[in-house]
Amino acid sequence: MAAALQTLGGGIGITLHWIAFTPTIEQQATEEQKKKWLKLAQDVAIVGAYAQTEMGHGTFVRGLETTATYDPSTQEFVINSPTLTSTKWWPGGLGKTANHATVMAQLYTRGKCYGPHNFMVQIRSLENHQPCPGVTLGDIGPKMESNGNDNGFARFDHVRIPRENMLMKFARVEADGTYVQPPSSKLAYSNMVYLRGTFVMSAAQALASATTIAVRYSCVRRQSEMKPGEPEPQILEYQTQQYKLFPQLAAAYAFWFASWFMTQQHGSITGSMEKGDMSGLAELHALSAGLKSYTTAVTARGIDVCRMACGGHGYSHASGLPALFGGAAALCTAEGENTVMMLQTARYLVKCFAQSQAGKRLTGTVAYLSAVQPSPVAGNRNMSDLGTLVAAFQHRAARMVRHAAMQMQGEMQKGKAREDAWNSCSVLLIKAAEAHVHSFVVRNFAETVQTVEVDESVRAVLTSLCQLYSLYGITEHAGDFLKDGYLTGRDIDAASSHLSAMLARVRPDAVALVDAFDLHDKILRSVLGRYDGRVYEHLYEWAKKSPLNKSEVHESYYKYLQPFLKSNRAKL
Ligand SMILES: CCCCC/C=C\C/C=C\C/C=C\C/C=C\C/C=C/C(=O)SCCNC(=O)CCNC(=O)[C@H](O)C(C)(C)COP(=O)(O)OP(=O)(O)OC[C@H]1O[C@@H](n2cnc3c(N)ncnc32)[C@H](O)[C@@H]1OP(=O)(O)O
Ligand SMILES: Cc1cc2nc3c(=O)[nH]c(=O)nc-3n(C[C@H](O)[C@H](O)[C@H](O)COP(=O)(O)OP(=O)(O)OC[C@H]3O[C@@H](n4cnc5c(N)ncnc54)[C@H](O)[C@@H]3O)c2cc1C
Repeated sequence: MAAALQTLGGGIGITLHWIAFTPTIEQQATEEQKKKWLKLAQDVAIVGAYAQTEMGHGTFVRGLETTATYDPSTQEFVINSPTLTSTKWWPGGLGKTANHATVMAQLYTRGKCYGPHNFMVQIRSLENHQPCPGVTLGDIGPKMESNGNDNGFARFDHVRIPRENMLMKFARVEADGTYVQPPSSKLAYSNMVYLRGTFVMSAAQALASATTIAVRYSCVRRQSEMKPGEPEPQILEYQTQQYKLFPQLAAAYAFWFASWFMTQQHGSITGSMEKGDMSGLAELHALSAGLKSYTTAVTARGIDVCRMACGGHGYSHASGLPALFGGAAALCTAEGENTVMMLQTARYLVKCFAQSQAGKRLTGTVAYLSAVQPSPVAGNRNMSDLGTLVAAFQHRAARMVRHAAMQMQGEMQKGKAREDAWNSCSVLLIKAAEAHVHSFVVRNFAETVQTVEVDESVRAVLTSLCQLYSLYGITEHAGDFLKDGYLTGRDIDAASSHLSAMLARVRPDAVALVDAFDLHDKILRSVLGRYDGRVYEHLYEWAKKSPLNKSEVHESYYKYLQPFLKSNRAKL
């Protein structure tokens, strides 16, 4: 993934060719269509963009305005941008790099609209890279980060494409214009589910990068006096520095393991779907949407914690942390804005809760919802036992899902329409969904450290990291656990003191734990996080290369400062 994020140089980028365009062909094209386009894409004989989002719509896919109208007389689709807001806007590579795009458009045939479907459209000449007739292209301008990627815009003025350019693995339009229904209308969204799943690994890698940089730098940086007269300590000796960095380090491992589960689930469920069994699709969508939302949000916040923990040098681009933050911030919006994605997970949880209330035994990642007892059993819990910690997170999530669902039922009993009841409970629903995903991440972390094939000494360190991650979550969200008495104040105090012990326990292994991510300096692109630790010499070399240092006296002196100084001195 990191390699795919490397751009080919300023101003162009083929990230989306690899992570969105090519997978869309793999997942949505027929075997015939794959023969025509897949190898071209895999060999980069064509370069593609995934053109779905428009200036006026990103989240609400059913609201997209681009149209694909079937003309049976020529057996072609006519792709058109009817309004300014229908302009495709944001797709990576669309501005200057791609010569093809999968375009998501409202399909019309025989005067009826069948909703959003994907169409293969050539947008630039393969001879001279000029836009094809009827296609207007451009870059959307500078962004917060990743300005090496030409996120672009595209407008289509009645561009004609052959019928065979509709990606027809699931839905089809026959030559006479007959529409053939897919097994599920949401299969057109399958590429988004796949990409959200890969974002979990992107988040893990980003947080692994940030913690590698910050932990290594915190061993190089010495500052202040812990005891009068003693040498300045490594800043990683301060408990506050450990409290900032080690929960992020633990989260990086937790998300890395969660991405393993996500990849395995995606493979197995899509494998079943290939055989016509769609039963896993809803769980896959809910899990990928929730994990994407949760891991990218925690990662973006965590990278900024790492940046701040590195002081002024963390704020310099020499650290690599501002760029990482900008990239991770993009992951919170791209591929489904986080709030909307977490609401999709909440929608699934409410549905599962109702099924459980009706006596259905739940399975998969929501099985705990029917197994967890509503009545809290207060008492002195062993807050260092992973089973106890997992059970606490599951109880919290089950309680919050139940509370949100019952609130919604109450609103509807007062006469509110379901949609209004949903909206008036959506903050509760989001928090419940976040608690659900958090409990999944904790459970998966615990199960992984207990089963992964490693040396027992490594298992001991990973177990401490899992305890640290869980205890940090409990102390940060203590109110959720105290609310129904499931945990007592004494339990929370025990969790806090055990967390402090875990910080000290992880300290000796901190550098080994980040080295284990095996992120080469060329990937980290950070003077502070260099493997050899030679920060200061390279910081000086890095600064000297700043464009401002090309001349001793910058031209701006002669243009602005000199006359300004002169006129001020003349007034003295
Ligand atoms: C290594 C370090 C990396 C660090 C980062 C460094 C650099 C990166 C920097 C820059 C790069 C950043 C990003 C680049 C990567 C990717 C580029 C981004 C690409 C894109 O953004 S592509 C466009 C993405 N757009 C979206 O995701 C749109 C989101 N909206 C939707 O998916 C849908 O509109 C919706 C929100 C799900 C609603 O759909 P709708 O049809 O209205 O359905 P509902 O009415 O809400 O529900 C009906 C029903 O359907 C079920 N459902 C919905 N979606 C799915 C699905 N996908 N699969 C299965 N089922 C689905 C839903 O659950 C409901 O079911 P019910 O049973 O409850 O009825
Ligand atoms: C770096 C980057 C790369 C991208 N690459 C691509 C790409 O390659 N291809 C592509 O097609 N798109 C791409 N996108 C676009 C991306 O998919 C959209 O930005 C994203 O889907 C969000 O849609 P939007 O921007 O229209 O925001 P909106 O949907 O307008 O959301 C704005 C706000 O409204 C809130 N909101 C919207 N709907 C609801 C709701 N139902 N309930 C509660 N709150 C709601 C959201 O939570 C959000 O806070 C990219 C975006 C970025 C930032």
